[in-house]
Amino acid sequence: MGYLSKTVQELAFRGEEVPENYIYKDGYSGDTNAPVMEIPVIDIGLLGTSAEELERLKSALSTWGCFQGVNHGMTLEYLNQVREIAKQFFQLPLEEKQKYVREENDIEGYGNDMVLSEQQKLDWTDRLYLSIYPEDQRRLKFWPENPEAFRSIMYEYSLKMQSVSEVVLKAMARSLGLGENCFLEQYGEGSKLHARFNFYPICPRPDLVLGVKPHADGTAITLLLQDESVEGLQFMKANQWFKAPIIPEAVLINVGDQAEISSNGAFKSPVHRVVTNSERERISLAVFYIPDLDKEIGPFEGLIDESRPSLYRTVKNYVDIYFQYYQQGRRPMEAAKIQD
Ligand SMILES: O=C(O)CCC(=O)C(=O)O
Ligand SMILES: [Fe+2]
Repeated sequence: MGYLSKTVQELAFRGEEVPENYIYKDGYSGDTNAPVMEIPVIDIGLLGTSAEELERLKSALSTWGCFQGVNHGMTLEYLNQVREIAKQFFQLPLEEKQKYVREENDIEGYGNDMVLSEQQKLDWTDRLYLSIYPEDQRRLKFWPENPEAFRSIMYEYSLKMQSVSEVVLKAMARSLGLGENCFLEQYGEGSKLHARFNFYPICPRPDLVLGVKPHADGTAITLLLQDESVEGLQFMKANQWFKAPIIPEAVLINVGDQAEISSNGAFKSPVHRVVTNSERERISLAVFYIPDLDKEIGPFEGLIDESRPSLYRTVKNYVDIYFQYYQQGRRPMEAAKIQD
């Protein structure tokens, strides 16, 4: 059998006390009453033609580091099907889900939070992690065959996510006054999409336990399908936490560390976290756009001059750097930032 310590779903189901390694002893200054963020809603279909929409995109990504994308070519009905297969998968009996279990030292598959160090606090979440694009990167042994529609819906979703990513990365480039392909070219044809289904069971101690600890994504960008009715995601701005509102037909898109680096800090990779809930479970689906590991990622030349020097070193295989720093409880971005 693969590597699996007890899933959070089992812990929650048995109603046992929350194990020590999930608990933030001094509380986490958890604030489920955080104010709601005024996160911009961007019409993705307009980004190619409307200078105004492009300006709003730039403003969103340089302040919050994220936006709610609508008019992305997927209907609400379709997005709800994606939510439904995720829900159905996590509802399966444990023995069935274990067919797709993550193995030690592998990131793909089904399992709970990966333990990287002894002092680490664990996230109150179970996950299914899959490489979804390009096609030849898929390891189908981790792809559920139950529910029956899972694979076909995720094949389609991965193509949609790839095309939305390209549209958004092109618009991001144009909003900075650069050629539209500069992000895509820097990230390379070997760029990949990984999907992470996050399942957050009901938690008896939302005051002491987090669904996902504060982090910024190591991606170029992340495309998140939120639960259609249960909140939980929060973003930090000016040292304060804000709740992300739910728009069921939107995909929430945020900047990751690598796009912050390429943009020489024009776009912000926001710190975010997920709080737990004592009444309702929550499911989300994050799709990570990951640049080719062999490509050098650094600030675009067009964004560097005497008045605005390069703020970041060039990095390569950032995912590795990310885990090394994360393990030490450090913000991975420190590796790239040039201190003055
Ligand atoms: O569940 C969410 O809303 C966000 C999850 C997240 O931040 C991640 O998977 O990186
Ligand atoms: Fe994240």
